[in-house]
Amino acid sequence: MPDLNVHISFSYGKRKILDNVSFTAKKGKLLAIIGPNGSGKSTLLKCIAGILRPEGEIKYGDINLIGLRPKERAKIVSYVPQSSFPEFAFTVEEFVELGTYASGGDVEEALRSVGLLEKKNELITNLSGGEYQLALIARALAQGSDVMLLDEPTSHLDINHAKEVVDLLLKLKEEKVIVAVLHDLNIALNYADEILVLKYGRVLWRGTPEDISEKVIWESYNVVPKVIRANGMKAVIP
Ligand SMILES: Nc1ncnc2c1ncn2[C@@H]1O[C@H](COP(=O)(O)OP(=O)(O)OP(=O)(O)O)[C@@H](O)[C@H]1O
Repeated sequence: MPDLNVHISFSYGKRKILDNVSFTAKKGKLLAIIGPNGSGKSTLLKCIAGILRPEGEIKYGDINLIGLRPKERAKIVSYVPQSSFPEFAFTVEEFVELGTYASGGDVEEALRSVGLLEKKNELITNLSGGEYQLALIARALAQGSDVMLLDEPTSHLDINHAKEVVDLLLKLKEEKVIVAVLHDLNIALNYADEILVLKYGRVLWRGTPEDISEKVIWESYNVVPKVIRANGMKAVIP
């Protein structure tokens, strides 16, 4: 499976939001994008997903995703947006089916992967915030794409469901290129293989969770965190 190579800049009007952001994401390595509010994380994912059109190149192997027709792009990239309240009263199954329009993926399998198969006939408007988050992930899975982008996939989930999503990402990274924006530093530092820190739309730092220092966290978030290490895990406490 090819790597995803991103080299882009993006402006809203005259305001530069992403400034020469470059990185490579690979199958087998869960890439977490972290950084303070407003640093450009969601904008970056939207550019890769094709919702926004950046300058530069987004290459999946030899294919430049910028300029690809939406349906062609959807065969390669799926996108789990930040969760908001659903606007239409689809059933869970109908909602996940929307993901199959480009490539006709497996809806049942997607529902099973996120533990929502038993709720397939419920209206998505009746799901809890966390269940809706899982339905968004299932919709992207049903797309059957090689690259999956997720914007804060654990933000509405309790610790049990967050762990399920993390386990799912760890499984999926073996068969897809996974890029996830994560607000939860504890999840990023303990489960990601690679970290990209954004600040003011630039890459402040990139490397492995083992190599990230308190200084980088301070430079990024302007806070001196307490970092506890125990049982091979790290906890970042504000
Ligand atoms: N539609 C828009 N028009 C103009 N500016 C925008 C628009 N959407 C986002 N921005 C600006 O772009 C910047 C980056 O926003 P973005 O949502 O990418 O940040 P983020 O790192 O994902 O933030 P958060 O962690 O709060 O979700 C912010 O300053 C934001 O105000």
